[in-house]
Amino acid sequence: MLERIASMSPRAAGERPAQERVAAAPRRPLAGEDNTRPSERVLQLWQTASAVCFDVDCTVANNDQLDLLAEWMGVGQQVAALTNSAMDGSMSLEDALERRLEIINCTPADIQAFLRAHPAESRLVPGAKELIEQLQSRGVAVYLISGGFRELCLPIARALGVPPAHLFANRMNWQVDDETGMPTKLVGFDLREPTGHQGGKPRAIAALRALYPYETVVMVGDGITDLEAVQESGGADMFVGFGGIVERPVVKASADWFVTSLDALRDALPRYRVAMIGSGAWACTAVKMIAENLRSPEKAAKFVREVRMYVWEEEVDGRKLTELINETHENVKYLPGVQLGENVVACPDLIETAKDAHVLVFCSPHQFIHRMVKQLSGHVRKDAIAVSLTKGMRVRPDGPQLISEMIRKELGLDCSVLMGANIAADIARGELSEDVFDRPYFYTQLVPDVVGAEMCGTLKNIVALAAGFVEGLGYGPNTRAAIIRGGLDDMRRLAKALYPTVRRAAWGYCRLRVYCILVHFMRPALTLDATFFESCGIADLIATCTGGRNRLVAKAFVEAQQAGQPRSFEELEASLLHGQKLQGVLTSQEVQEILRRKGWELEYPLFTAVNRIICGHQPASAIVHYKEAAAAPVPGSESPSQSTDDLQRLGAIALGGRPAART
Ligand SMILES: NC(=O)C1=CN([C@@H]2O[C@H](COP(=O)(O)OP(=O)(O)OC[C@H]3O[C@@H](n4cnc5c(N)ncnc54)[C@H](O)[C@@H]3O)[C@@H](O)[C@H]2O)C=CC1
Ligand SMILES: O=C(CO)COP(=O)(O)O
Repeated sequence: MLERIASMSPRAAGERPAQERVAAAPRRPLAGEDNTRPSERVLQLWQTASAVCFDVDCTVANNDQLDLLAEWMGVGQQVAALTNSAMDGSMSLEDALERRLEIINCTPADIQAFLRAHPAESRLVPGAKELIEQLQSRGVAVYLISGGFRELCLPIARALGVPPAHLFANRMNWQVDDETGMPTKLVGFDLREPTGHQGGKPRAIAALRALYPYETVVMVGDGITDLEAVQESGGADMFVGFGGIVERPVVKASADWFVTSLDALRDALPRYRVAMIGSGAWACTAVKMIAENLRSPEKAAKFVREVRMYVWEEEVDGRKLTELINETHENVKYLPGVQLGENVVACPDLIETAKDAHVLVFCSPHQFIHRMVKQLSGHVRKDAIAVSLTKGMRVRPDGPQLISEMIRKELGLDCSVLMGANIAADIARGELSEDVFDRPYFYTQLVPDVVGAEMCGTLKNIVALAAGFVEGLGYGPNTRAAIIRGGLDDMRRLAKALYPTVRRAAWGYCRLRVYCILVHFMRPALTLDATFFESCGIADLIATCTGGRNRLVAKAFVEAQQAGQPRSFEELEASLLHGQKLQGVLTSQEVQEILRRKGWELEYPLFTAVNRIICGHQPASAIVHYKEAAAAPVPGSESPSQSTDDLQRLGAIALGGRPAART
């Protein structure tokens, strides 16, 4: 990019059609008006800037580097006078640069020695590095635009974490020794760079805007050439004058906002709010991790400390659950004995919880999500992002809908999912797990296959029921392993059959972070099978089949039958899970409906056999011969298919005895 701009003559650069401004500029301050406090409009532009351009000398570097070089060369006083003339506008930039270089008259070796003697880190303005880091971490593009020299600015850019391609500055011209081919003598500077001329900074910004669709560009600087950035068409939308090193009256009077500390700019950056939609065992575990993160000093500048959590209100020991959580910082019903953190605020109002949040984390049992999402429609920030931790799907007449798809469609939000081997209670106690939110006991890894990961999280709940049946029947590890393998095979094939886009995604599996499983729809760069070998695949399957609630309840279901005292899933859910929700039975019902409609029941024998058992058409012992069980005719039906009545009955069980109406 820099090369493209550098190769344009100043005139040509100026002639490029400037991108039409999208952001309306703030009203320029009137004479005598206090511009040291940002107006609402100024603050809004600052908080939504897509690119911020900083001057270098006396803005992010605590001196004028050419002056410092001149001092090093013993000609400081003469050069400083010329610098001030250029900054105040009493001498043209080109002339001032030309004359200063003539006086300095250094060699490449002088520059090397100067840079060694004045390391860039020691020349940064306090707060510059932190401000730039914060901007970059929010996705704001940061540029340095200097009327000084690239040779001197590059080390500053490096120290600030600004890539060389984001630095606009002048280049020195060197006379080259004919014998050695090495530069020897300074002979002026390259006039093709826009920054070497009056009006160069707005021209550089206009060139950037022609390349990138930046909506709002802010210029920050101490000098008159920085102020010019908002005075020419195609330049910046707003100018922040910086007087922390040198205060120039003209600049101070005309700036949209005048600051004497870069920390003031950092403090005014937006801080993101996180909200948790859900308050069960996993939701509370996740909110505990999020709250720990938001209390840490590194996150303080970027996030609001408080995390609101939507709680489905109910009474516990005669008290409202939200009141209990806000008093004790513990969810005594769903995650007893675990402190969530004083910055978690339980809220019984769904819309109130979500309305200001920039990050919405969905973690309710899947049967409640659609109603909640419908209720939230039109009440969430348009620029919010969503992360779904919910495992499950919804079945509509036209096919399945994953929770992430539902959130994307109904709320118009970008939605990632977080799936993995996460038994809530283990993680809440701080045990190691291959998953989320950056805690020392919780590792996450990015996988660019949202659908594959979400299908894993959904379908493994059915396999966990099979594992529970086998355990209840008293079979050992060999049989359990065989069932898990058969289940994995059904999971993998069904995910591919339902989502061909996932199947097409191939080649070049990329690990974006060493620890992550936070899955994002970035680009189809992952084979589906690779997803099944991640934590969201095989690891979650093993964790659920050995330590999960589905397995626990299914085991108890078989044991009760064998003891001659059969109990329904509904009874067992209530007595064993104390309000927590079993997801596998409803998921089996939903998946079976899809298989039945598509005529695929025999192709997914483990899923079908599990469904036959929970509907009472096959004994639990049939699970070890699941292929035969899937093929056996269903009593009262001509085909081996499940009847709709069965499915509705199961839905009623999974929804806690109410009719299986799906919202
Ligand atoms: N518990 C675990 O170890 C893990 C759970 N998950 C998934 O996370 C999701 C949420 O599970 P948990 O947090 O464990 O919940 P949970 O099963 O522990 O708790 C049930 C939750 O549903 C709420 N609720 C009850 N009736 C409701 C209604 N009518 N409307 C709205 N909410 C209602 C309860 O207040 C409670 O917060 C599920 O999809 C689950 O599969 C994922 C990983 C681990
Ligand atoms: O999803 C889970 C583990 O990752 C929890 O599974 P259960 O709902 O079977 O407990």
